[in-house]
Amino acid sequence: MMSDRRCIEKSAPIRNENFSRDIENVPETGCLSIIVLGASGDLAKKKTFPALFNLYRQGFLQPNEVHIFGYARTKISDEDLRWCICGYLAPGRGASAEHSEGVLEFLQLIKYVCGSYDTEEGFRSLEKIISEHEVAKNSAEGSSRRLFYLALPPSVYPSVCKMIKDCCTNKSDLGGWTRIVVEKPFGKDLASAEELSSQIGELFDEAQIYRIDHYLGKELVQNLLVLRFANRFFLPLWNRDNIDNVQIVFREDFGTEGRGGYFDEYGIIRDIIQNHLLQVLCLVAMEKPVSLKSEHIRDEKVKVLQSVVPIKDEEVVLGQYEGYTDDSTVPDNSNTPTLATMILRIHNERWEGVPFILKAGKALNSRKAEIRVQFKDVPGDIFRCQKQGRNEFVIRLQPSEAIYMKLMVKQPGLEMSTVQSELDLSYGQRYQGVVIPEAYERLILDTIRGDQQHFVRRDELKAAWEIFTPLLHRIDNGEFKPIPYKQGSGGPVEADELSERAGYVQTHGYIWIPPIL
Ligand SMILES: NC(=O)C1=CN([C@@H]2O[C@H](COP(=O)(O)OP(=O)(O)OC[C@H]3O[C@@H](n4cnc5c(N)ncnc54)[C@H](OP(=O)(O)O)[C@@H]3O)[C@@H](O)[C@H]2O)C=CC1
Ligand SMILES: O=C1O[C@H](COP(=O)(O)O)[C@@H](O)[C@H](O)[C@H]1O
Repeated sequence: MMSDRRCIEKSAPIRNENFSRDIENVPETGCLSIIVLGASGDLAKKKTFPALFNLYRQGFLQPNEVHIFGYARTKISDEDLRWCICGYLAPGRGASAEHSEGVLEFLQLIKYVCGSYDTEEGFRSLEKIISEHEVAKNSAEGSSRRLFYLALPPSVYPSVCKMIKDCCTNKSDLGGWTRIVVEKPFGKDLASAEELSSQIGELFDEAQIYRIDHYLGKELVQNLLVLRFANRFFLPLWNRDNIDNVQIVFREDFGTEGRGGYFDEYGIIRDIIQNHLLQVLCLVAMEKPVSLKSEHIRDEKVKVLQSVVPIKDEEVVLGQYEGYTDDSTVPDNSNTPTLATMILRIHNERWEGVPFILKAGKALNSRKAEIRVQFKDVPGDIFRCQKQGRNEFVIRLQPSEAIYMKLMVKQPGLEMSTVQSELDLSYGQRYQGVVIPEAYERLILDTIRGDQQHFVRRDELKAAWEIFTPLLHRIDNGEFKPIPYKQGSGGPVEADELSERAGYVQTHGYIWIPPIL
């Protein structure tokens, strides 16, 4: 009988050096300052600081190298900030007896600087305190690393970047660097995104700018290239000859919850589809890159985006959940969609005629994000089993990460009848005890390592906005009205009808239930 030890050795992952990064001469050690701008805000406390804590806990941030600075206008002390963050430092994730000790040590690494986003005074104070930290760590001038994380509304990016450039940029001649992480939404349409890109581009090189899209840090999104290009059996099937349609779905079972003011300015297309779902689409549809170098991957993503044809009005359904405008920060007559289903079509040799159905909605009856690749019917079906459902390859991004394949099998027993079943790779079952890192954790580590593979390049962003801008302008001008739907429902039936018109065939009488341990 095979021992457990042998099983583990047999399935030990093979690390491909090329896979992890393609940067040269970047020091992995040395003084590191991480500056979270907008430290008083929602994202900073819920995502950025917890991700930093998890990196610290796992040894990716060394206490003898790193210092963390919070910066914002709110007048609070170091202790206030630490107190505010403390409750979000996830005790559940692989926590141990040392957890609370680790929390205290981590919090001691954080200092707060109060200042505005458009005057030099605050940034000069920030520079002073960062330099003091670097001197205390005996960091040679030109070798220190400074990471500025802009957890701020995009409206202040240009002034903040200017202040960083003028007051806080370090010398980099001994391998040091200054990097800027910017959050979405990066612009509101093509023109505003390009303006923002130009403003920041005048101050920093593209290699210093990390446009974060946290979906690119999700485990199963990162798995897409491996699945597609490291498995022989997908290679010949992944095209218009075999695939009927692809759905990329985001559903949330809660509404805008305290973020109504922000959301109403953007809507579901700018909040979810233009970035998260489109990035996923790129990874599903792109050609094999020359190598795993960031630029090679991003070159292929840009090609897909540039091959998307203009979206047709009749291939879009918008919805707004009832009660959305009850939020005092949302205007009563808001036209902002909280749900959208639309068909994207890619005009190239691989995908001509295959609809990519993008669906995103808030306040629905479930929370999930998944990619559903539906195959065409088997030609000359001798079992007459077509109506039981088509082959589908499903990648569930969340919750309960899983990859499963819906396929026909013989119903066990004496009769020769068919039934739909699945090949199921549920992560909770297959990788028991493995903690899947949070997307932000992984992406922040990439920024420290200088790996831009999972960040959005400027031309990629431009191509993404080119796809949606005409539609967004029509919605903004009130030319497109969202259909009301009930909170907790499946969304407007018109959205399902659109998917069906596009060719999606719903499987009846079968539902995949994630296995429980
Ligand atoms: N929250 C989330 O879950 C997510 C957020 N994002 C993006 O991350 C960024 C930050 O988000 P979030 O933390 O929610 O935003 P907040 O609204 O919480 O803003 C962050 C901080 O920025 C400062 N601020 C807020 N509004 C303004 C303004 N008009 N002018 C200048 N400063 C302002 C405030 O700090 P102070 O007043 O103390 O200076 C605030 O604490 C945004 O770009 C957002 O779109 C992306 C994905 C998810
Ligand atoms: O960027 C955003 O993402 C969240 C959903 O993120 P997830 O990782 O929980 O799927 C969404 O709620 C928010 O509106 C949006 O800004």
